Amino acid sequence: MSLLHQGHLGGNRLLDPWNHGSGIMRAVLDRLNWNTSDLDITYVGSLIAIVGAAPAGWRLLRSAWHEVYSWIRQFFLASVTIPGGDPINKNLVKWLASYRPRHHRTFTGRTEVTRGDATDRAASLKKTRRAVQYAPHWDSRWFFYDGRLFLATRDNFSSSAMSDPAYDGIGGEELTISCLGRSIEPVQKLIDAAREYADRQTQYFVIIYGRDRYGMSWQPKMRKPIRRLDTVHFDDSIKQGLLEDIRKYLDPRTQRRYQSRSMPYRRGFLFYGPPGTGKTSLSTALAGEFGLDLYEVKIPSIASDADLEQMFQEIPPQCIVLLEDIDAVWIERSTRPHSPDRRSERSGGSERGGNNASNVTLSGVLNVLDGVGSQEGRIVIMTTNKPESLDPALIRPGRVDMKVFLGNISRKSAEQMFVRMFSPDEFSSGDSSRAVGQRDGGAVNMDEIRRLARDFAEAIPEDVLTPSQLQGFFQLHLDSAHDAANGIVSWVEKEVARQAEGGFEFLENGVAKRV
Ligand SMILES: Nc1ncnc2c1ncn2[C@@H]1O[C@H](COP(=O)(O)OP(=O)(O)OP(=O)(O)O)[C@@H](O)[C@H]1O
Repeated sequence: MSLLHQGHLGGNRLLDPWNHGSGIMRAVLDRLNWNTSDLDITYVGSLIAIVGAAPAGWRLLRSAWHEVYSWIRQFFLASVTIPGGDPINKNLVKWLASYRPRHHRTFTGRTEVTRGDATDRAASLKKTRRAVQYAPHWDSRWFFYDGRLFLATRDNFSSSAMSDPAYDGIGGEELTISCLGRSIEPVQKLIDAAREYADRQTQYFVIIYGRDRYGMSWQPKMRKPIRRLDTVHFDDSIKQGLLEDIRKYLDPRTQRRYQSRSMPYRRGFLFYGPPGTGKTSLSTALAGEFGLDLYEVKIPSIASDADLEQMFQEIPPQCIVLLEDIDAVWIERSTRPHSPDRRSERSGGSERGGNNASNVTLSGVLNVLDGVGSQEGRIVIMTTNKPESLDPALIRPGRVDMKVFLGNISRKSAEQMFVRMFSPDEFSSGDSSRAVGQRDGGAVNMDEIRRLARDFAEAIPEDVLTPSQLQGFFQLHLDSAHDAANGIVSWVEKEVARQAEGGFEFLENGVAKRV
């Protein structure tokens, strides 16, 4: 009978509710040692119904929470929203990442654009391959700061951030910081803390701002380690005078004096001299020395006076503005747009050649230097290789308060440069009285370095070679101070002869040719 019964069951497996897709459940329950024959089918049905309804319930709960949250936000939270592209956005995201770091399980991954990761072996093997950068990903975060509860939420990723070539993967989404209470003061304090944190992070760097690729806005273009002023070699007394002048200008008492006497509070400098003598390097070193950001304006690449004016209006007051190649401005005093044939007639412009031609006029530059758009408190540095072609109006006192000539290298500067090149790296460990040269048998005493530097300087003709030429020579001999001192005489002979011949040297089938 029992066999019959079993056979009966076997023949009606389709009628058995356990067979309707429930084999797996049965197996699971069997494993859990549940007696499946004790289970009530209605109980299982309710269980399935509950599980099926769970997502809908979850959605309901979520929308209820959103409703409640928007009420809380409206009545109990004070908040500040920061757009994705704003620099404070990045400051806050970095600060949040460093403030009580937590274990994250979700990250965004993107190809590193800022610096290579030395730990990525594959990337270091193939030099052009960039490492992947992983940043914690979050949409909302509760945290305590200064005894208060805050909520940070991120939303609406700004597509412009992604298309920005300088975007480093941090920030970019609209960020809202909220705090319990009716005042935004705690949020403002938190934002200040994030900015201070960002300032501390960048204190060893000069931030160089440039126009974005569409010329629409200023963007941090580069973060350069601060270059010490003693690494830019030129006349020491001029250097000291320049430093003193800027120090005095930035003193708050000077600002008050200027204002009380109704004088425009700004300072202008002209750095002039042959290419490769340190005009740009000096400007960045000064920005580092005085903790100022540097805004780079390349005159030849600006389309019109209106663009120049717009750029100046967006530059903050306390900074250095570097107007490079100022000789490229159109000397004719006109603000009208130029037609192509008129441009070719421009005085001085033809002499400068078409490549360096700019649509920016002299009056356009004068307007931004001291017109309505000029900001109080700026330092404007103009650089040129051709001071003789500058209009006197551009460099009159008030627009240019100090002219600094950066010329070819003197013997004294060459000696200083030699000592700097072979002195021990101050960040490397070891005996600082000994300079390391890999091919000098390990280390060279500083007294020896100074002696070699004096011999080296003897071989340098006074004011003939540029500092950048000499830097090129050092790059070939960084491994050995002795090699550098021994090789300088023949190198100088070749350089001077090459300079006398002029033109441009190139290699064809391994043979040097000149055009
Ligand atoms: N006076 C100097 N002291 C130390 N290094 C210098 C000096 N002048 C130039 N150099 C080196 O030469 C290179 C070019 O310098 P830089 O761009 O500052 O020259 P520049 O005068 O601005 O040239 P250009 O007129 O072509 O723009 C840099 O790497 C810099 O380190």
